Amino acid sequence: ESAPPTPEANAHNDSAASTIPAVAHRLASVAEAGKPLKPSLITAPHNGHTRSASNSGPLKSIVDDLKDKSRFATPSTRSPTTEPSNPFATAKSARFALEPEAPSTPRKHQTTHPDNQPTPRLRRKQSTSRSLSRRARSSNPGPTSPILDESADAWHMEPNPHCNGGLKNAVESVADRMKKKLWVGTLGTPTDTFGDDLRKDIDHRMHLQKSSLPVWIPDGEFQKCYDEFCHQILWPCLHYAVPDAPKSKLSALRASESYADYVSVNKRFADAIIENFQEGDIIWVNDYHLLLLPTLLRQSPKIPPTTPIGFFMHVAFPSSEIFRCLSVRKDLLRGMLGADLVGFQTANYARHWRQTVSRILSFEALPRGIQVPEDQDAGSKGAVRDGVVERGRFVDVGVFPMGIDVRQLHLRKRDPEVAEWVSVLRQRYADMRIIVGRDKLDEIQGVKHKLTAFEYFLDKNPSWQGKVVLIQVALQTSELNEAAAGGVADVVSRVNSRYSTLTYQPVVFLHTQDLTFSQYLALLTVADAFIVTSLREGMALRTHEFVECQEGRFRPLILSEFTGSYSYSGFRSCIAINPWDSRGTADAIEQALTMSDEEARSRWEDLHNHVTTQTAQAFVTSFLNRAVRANTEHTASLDDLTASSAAILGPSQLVPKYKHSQKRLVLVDFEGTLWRRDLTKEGVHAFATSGVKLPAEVENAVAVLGKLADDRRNEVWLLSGLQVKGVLEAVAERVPKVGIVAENGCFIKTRAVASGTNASAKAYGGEWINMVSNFNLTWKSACLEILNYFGERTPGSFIEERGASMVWRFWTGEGTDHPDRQWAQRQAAEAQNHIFDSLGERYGLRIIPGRNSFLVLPNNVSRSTAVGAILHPGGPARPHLGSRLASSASDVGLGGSFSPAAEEGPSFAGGSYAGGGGGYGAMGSGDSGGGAHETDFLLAVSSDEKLLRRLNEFDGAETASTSGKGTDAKWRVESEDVVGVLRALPGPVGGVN
Ligand SMILES: O=P(O)(O)OC[C@H]1O[C@H](O[C@H]2O[C@H](CO)[C@@H](O)[C@H](O)[C@H]2O)[C@H](O)[C@@H](O)[C@@H]1O
Repeated sequence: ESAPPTPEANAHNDSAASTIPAVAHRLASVAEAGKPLKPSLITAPHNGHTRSASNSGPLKSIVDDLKDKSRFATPSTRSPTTEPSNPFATAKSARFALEPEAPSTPRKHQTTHPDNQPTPRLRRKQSTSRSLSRRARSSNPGPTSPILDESADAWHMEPNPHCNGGLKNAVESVADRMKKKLWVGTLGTPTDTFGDDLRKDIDHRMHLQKSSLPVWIPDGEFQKCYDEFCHQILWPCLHYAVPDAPKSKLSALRASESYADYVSVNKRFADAIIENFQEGDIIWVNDYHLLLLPTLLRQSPKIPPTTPIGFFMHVAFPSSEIFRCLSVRKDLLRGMLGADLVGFQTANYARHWRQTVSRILSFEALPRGIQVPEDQDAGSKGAVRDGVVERGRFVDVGVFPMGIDVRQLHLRKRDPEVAEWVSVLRQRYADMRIIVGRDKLDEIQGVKHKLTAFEYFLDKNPSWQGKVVLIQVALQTSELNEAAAGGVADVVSRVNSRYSTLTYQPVVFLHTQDLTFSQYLALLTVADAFIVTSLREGMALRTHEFVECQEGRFRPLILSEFTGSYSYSGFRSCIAINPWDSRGTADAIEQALTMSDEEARSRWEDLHNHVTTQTAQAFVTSFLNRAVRANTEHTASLDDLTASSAAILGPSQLVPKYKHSQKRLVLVDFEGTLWRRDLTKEGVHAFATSGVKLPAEVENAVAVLGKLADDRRNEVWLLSGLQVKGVLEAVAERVPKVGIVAENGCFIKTRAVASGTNASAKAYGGEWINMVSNFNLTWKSACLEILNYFGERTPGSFIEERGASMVWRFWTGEGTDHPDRQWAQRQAAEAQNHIFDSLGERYGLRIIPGRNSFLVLPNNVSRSTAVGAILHPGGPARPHLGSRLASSASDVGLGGSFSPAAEEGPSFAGGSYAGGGGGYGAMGSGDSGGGAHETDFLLAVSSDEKLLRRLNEFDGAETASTSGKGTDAKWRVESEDVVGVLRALPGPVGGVN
C-alpha cells in the first residue's frame, strides 16, 4: 500500500524499522534531537547468515516470470528489446543522455534505489516479504546472498518496502508535537546467526539513530507467525475470505501450530515493551499482527492501569459470520480488549467488531464500545445480577480514517526530478491514455480482476486498442500469497499477446522496486485514471496520493466499493466499481477515459476535500487523544478503588453527616437489594400483574423508605429494572412520596409532595413519565417473535415482557456447568445476534447480556440517565414540573436540555449536586416552594457500578455497593443490611412531618 512521502522517506517503500509495528510513544518533555529519522531495515552482515527457515530458494520475481512467459507465449508481439516495456528503463537512457542540460536531482529522497546499492535484481530479492527475504538470503549464497557491505560498518540499514509506510509517515507528520517516541518492531531480516555483540550494536544504533527498539524473534518462529498465521489465516479472514477455503495452503493442524508462533511473537513484543516501559508512556499497538498484545500488556503488573493503550486495525474487519470461522476467535478478541481504545478505518469495520465481540464473547456492545464484565476481565471475579452488568472495564471503539500527509506530498511532488519524469512519460506516451494501478500482489487486492476487466474493455472497444496503456505497479508479497493470486502473469501475458503491436504494449507490469518514488509520483501526475480493484481493503491510501497528484489535471479515480476509502462521502465521487463485475469495471474504464473535464474536476474536488481534511495528522492526533481520554475515564474510579478497598457501610458512617444536612437525596436499588426475587417463571409472573400484594420483605423495606420520604428534607428514589405494572405500581401506591425509576430509566414516577409549608397544602407530583415516549416501540412484537422461536428450542426459558424493554430468561436451573445451560446459552447468543441484526440498528436498541438472561431495551437509557433526570434542575423528574412534562414529554423530547439520547444523560460532573447550575436546591423546592440550598447529603445504594462511579464525582457523595465484589463505591453493604442502615437514620426533628 502506498503512502505519502516525507523529504527523507519514500512513501511507498520507506517505513519504520518495525515490520510488525507497535509504537510506544513517549510524550516526555525531552525533545528529539536532529531531523526526523529515516526509516530503516537492517540487512544482515554478508558472512554471518545461515538461517534455514526455508530451503525453497529465492523467490523468483513475478516480473521475471512474466517476462519468461511472455517471451515464449508471445514472441511475435513482444516489443523490441531495445524498447523494453518498462517506460522508465527506456526513459532512463534518455534521461542520462539529457543529463548535461537537465542536471538530475541527486537521489537524496530516493529510497528504493540508493546509488550505493547492489543490482536491482538483488534488491528485488531483498524486498520480498520480510521472512521470504530471509529465505532468499539464507539459502542462496552468491548473487542472492546478503548484501555485501563493503563499508567500515559490518552492517547497514535500508528501507523496507513492506512496512506500513502510511503509519510511519503519519506518525512522522506530527513529529513536532510528539516529543519522544519509540518504535518497537522486528528487523525484517533473518537474525538467528547474529551474535550477541552484533545484537547489542544493532540495539544501540537503532535506539540512537532510529528511536527504535528491535524485538528479537527466532527466524522460524517469525516465518510461521507472519507468513503462515498472519498472511494465510488472518489476512484472508479479515478480508472476507473464509480461512479454510480450499485455496488456503495451510491445514488446520498447521494453522494451530503457526498460531502458537503468533502467540509467542506477541509475547516477545509484550516483554520488550514491558522491559522498556517508562511511566507516562502511551502505548499504541498497530495492526492485525499483534492482536494479543493489548491484553498481554494490560495484564502486566509493570504497566500501570493509567497507561493508555490504543489498538488500531489498519486492515478491514469482516462480519462476525466470517470471523467466527477462526478457531482462535475468542483469544484474538480478548487480546484486543486489553486496550482502552480499539480503532478502525471505517464505521462498518467498527460495527462488525462490536457485533463480533457481542456474539462470540457475549459482552455488551454499546455504540461507544464494549463493556467487559468483571468476571471476564483479567484477574477479577464477579457476577452479573438481574440482567445488568454491574462492573468491569469499558473498551472504547472508534473510527479514525487514516490519511496522508498532504503537506509533505505537496512538497515532494515539486521535486524537479518528478517534473523531469513527467515530461519523459508524456513523450513516451504522447498519443496514449494512461491508466495506473498500484497493488500488493495477493488475491485480495484483485489485480487479476483488474487485468481481466481491462482485457474485456479492449475487447469491447477496439477503437481504444493501441491508445490506452495500463501501467500496473505491484508490490511483491509472500510466495503463498502470490500463488493464491496465481494467474496474474497469465492474464498479463494473454492481454499483451492479444493486443500488442510493434510499438504498443497494453499492459506494463512493474514491481515497486522497478521505479523510484519520483517516477511513481510522475506516473500519478500524468495518469488519465487510477484504478483500484481490491476485493476488500482497510483504506487504500494510494487513492489519496493519486488525488493529490492530480491537482491541475483532475482525472478520475476508479475505485472498488470494497475499500475503506469508498466508505467516505468525499470518495463517493469516484467511479465506483464492483471488482467481481468485469463488465461493469470495463464500463467504468470507458467512463473514466471519456469523462468531460468539467465533470472530472467536480468529482475531483469532492475527493480532494476528503484528502485534505482527513489527513495523517488528524488521524494520529485524534487517535492518541481519544486513547488518553478513554484511559482517563476508565481509570478515574480505579484510583479510588486501589487506594481504598471499600469499607463496610453502617449507620455510624452516615448519621453525623445526615443529621447536619438540610437537603438530602437517597437513591436505592430495588430488586436484588431490597427484594430478592424468585426468578422462576412462576415467581416472575406472579408479581407482574396489577393489584398484587406486596411480599412481606418488600412491604417492610418500602415502609422504611416511606418514613424517610416523609421528612421534607429528604428526596427518596427507588431504582428498578422492573416494569411499572405489578410490584412497582403497588409500591407507588404504598409510598407515594418515594420517586420510582422503572425499567432502568424508561419510566419515572415523580414524588408526590405537598406544595406548601403546611400539611393541608395541595399535593402534586406522583405521575409516571414515559422517558422513551419518542422511541418507536414496534420492535417489541418482532423481538417477541424471535424470542418465541428460540424459546421453543430452549426448555425452561421464558420471556419477561415489560413496557419498553424485554428480558429473556434462558436458564432458571441450578449450576453453571449443566449441559442444558450450555445449550441455553448458545441459543441466547444466537437470539441476541438475530435481534441485534434485524432490530438493533433500525430501532436503536441495545442488549445487555446477563449470566442467565439478557435484556433488550432502547439505546441510551439507563439508571444513570434516570438519575441525570432526577438531578437536573427543572428536568422531567422534578415534581413541580412533572405534570406539565408528563403530558408534553413527546412534544418536547425528553425534557429541556436533558436528553437520554446523549447516551448517559447529562454529565453529573461539577463537584456539587447542583450539576450545571441552578442549584440542586431545586430538589427541595417542591416541598419548600423554592429553596436555594444545594443538596448536602447524597446516599446511593446500588449494584450499578456505572451509576455509583458517576455519583462519586460529587463531593462527599456516600455511595454504597451491594454487588458483593470489587467496587469503586465508597462503601460496601450486604443487601440484607440495607434496610437496617436506612432505618437507623434519625427521623425528622421539627417540621411538618
Ligand atoms: O503485509 P502486512 O505486513 O501483513 O501488512 C498489511 C498491510 O498493511 C498496510 O496496509 C494497511 O494499512 C494502510 C494504512 O492504514 C491501509 O491504507 C491499507 O488499506 C491496509 O491494508 C501496508 O500499507 C500494506 O503494505 C500491508 O500489506
